[in-house]
Amino acid sequence: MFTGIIKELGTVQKIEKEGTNVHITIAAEMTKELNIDESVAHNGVCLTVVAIEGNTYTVTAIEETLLKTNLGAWKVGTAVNLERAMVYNARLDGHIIQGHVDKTGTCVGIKEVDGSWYFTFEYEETEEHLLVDKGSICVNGTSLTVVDPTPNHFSVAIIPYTFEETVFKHMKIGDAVNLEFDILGKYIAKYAKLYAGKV
Ligand SMILES: Cc1cc2nc3c(=O)[nH]c(=O)nc-3n(C[C@H](O)[C@H](O)[C@H](O)CO)c2cc1C
Ligand SMILES: Nc1c(NC[C@H](O)[C@H](O)[C@H](O)CO)[nH]c(=O)[nH]c1=O
Repeated sequence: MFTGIIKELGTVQKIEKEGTNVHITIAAEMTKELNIDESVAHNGVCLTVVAIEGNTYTVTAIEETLLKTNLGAWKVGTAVNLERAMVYNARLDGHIIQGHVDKTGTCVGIKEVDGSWYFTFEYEETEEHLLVDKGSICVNGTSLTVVDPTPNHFSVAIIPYTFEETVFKHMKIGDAVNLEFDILGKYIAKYAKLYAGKV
């Protein structure tokens, strides 16, 4: 479980293919606190730490993860949003995030307004019921507030702190982003589908 409050930007150091798996080595300050077996969200993708060496650690992505996320676009030098798993008695500054990315969206607009930024994303219309105005959305692992959702677009307002501390500062139009929709919305949607007209 995560909260979407990014603690550090890691840097991809090495990418090695082995069959359909990809081993990714990340350089990050937080390495010194990590343990093998720990879950770390990488742009919102939960991956298990399998090796640690100096200031780098390695994770392995399986095929399903590569197909559902933007990991396939990472190169040596790519910056990645990092968050360690949440501690249960800490403040929940963001929202509940599982680290299971639902699908990718595409950045289709970036607008600077009075020192903050509005980023607009295109996403699949089939997920429209999971986005509500002022609700929560996880974009590349970052907990954000939904602005102006339409059937296949939504925006987020990025304050200067979030811009500097996350991969939003590197984002370009056309980039794929990892989206995790709010788990609360998923349960309500399923309940509504199963019990519509029955209760
Ligand atoms: C606790 C946890 C650990 C995970 N570890 C891995 C992993 O080591 N490698 C992987 O490819 N996917 C892993 N996943 C699944 C991965 O996050 C998921 O495939 C993508 O987010 C796409 O939905 C993990 C998921 C969770 C919740
Ligand atoms: N909800 C919004 C935030 N939240 C804070 C960020 O998640 C946080 O700054 C980041 O994870 C780095 O630690 N920030 C925004 O700019 N806009 C939001 O709607």
